[in-house]
Amino acid sequence: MAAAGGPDSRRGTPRRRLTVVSGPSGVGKSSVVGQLRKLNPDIYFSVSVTTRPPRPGEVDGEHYHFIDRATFDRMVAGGELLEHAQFAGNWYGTPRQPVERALAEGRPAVLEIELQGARQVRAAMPEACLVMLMPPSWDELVGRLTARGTEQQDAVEARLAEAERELAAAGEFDARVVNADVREAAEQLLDLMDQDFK
Ligand SMILES: Nc1ncnc2c1ncn2[C@@H]1O[C@H](COP(=O)(O)OP(=O)(O)OP(=O)(O)O)[C@@H](O)[C@H]1O
Ligand SMILES: Nc1nc2c(ncn2[C@@H]2O[C@H](COP(=O)(O)O)[C@@H](O)[C@H]2O)c(=O)[nH]1
Repeated sequence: MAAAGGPDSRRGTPRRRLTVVSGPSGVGKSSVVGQLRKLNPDIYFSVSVTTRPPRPGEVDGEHYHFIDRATFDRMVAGGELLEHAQFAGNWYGTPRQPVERALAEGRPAVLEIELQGARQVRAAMPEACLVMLMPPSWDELVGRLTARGTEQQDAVEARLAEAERELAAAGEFDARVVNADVREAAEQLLDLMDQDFK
């Protein structure tokens, strides 16, 4: 017999839906989404395009599609991006087609994007579930971003300025998850994906 709410609503196989994971830079979005990927390989995880140069260890097509500004502008003009935004000096966007294909196939999909993009998804797809990942404290956020060591000090400061704006918008989200522990935060995300609250 199917679980209450339909055959795809049991734990481990979330409902067909789009989930947006947002939150300040350094809060741990990639870490938590990476854990979510291990917990449920059936979920589609969007690979964004960006004009940001790759960090050491980042793989083109896996962490991002690294593209130049002219290509990015062409994609925007061609309507190829579900949402896009400039963040701390670089451009980012979600390729539309793979997300729409995954949802049409009944696969749940996850986007890991910043606040402006989350707002665009909210406007375009009101049924999407928007989750903000929160740091346990401001000092912990600063510590994580600094200790990651991927940005120069001026870029860290630009990201922290954005972080203040992002945290101030937490009330716009359907749910907030505090990332004190990566595994626990991923479990909470999976629980949210399994709820039918819209
Ligand atoms: N729960 C946690 N406890 C301690 N450290 C964590 C936790 N989650 C993530 N981190 C660490 O914090 C740093 C930032 O994490 P991560 O890169 O996943 O953040 P992010 O939100 O994806 O950042 P960005 O938006 O800049 O890409 C990393 O060094 C990561 O290992
Ligand atoms: N609006 C979008 N934001 C995105 C997208 N892909 C990533 N991001 C967010 O940008 C910042 C910075 O990322 P980083 O990899 O340079 O640290 C972070 O908040 C990401 O979540 C996207 O497609 N659209």
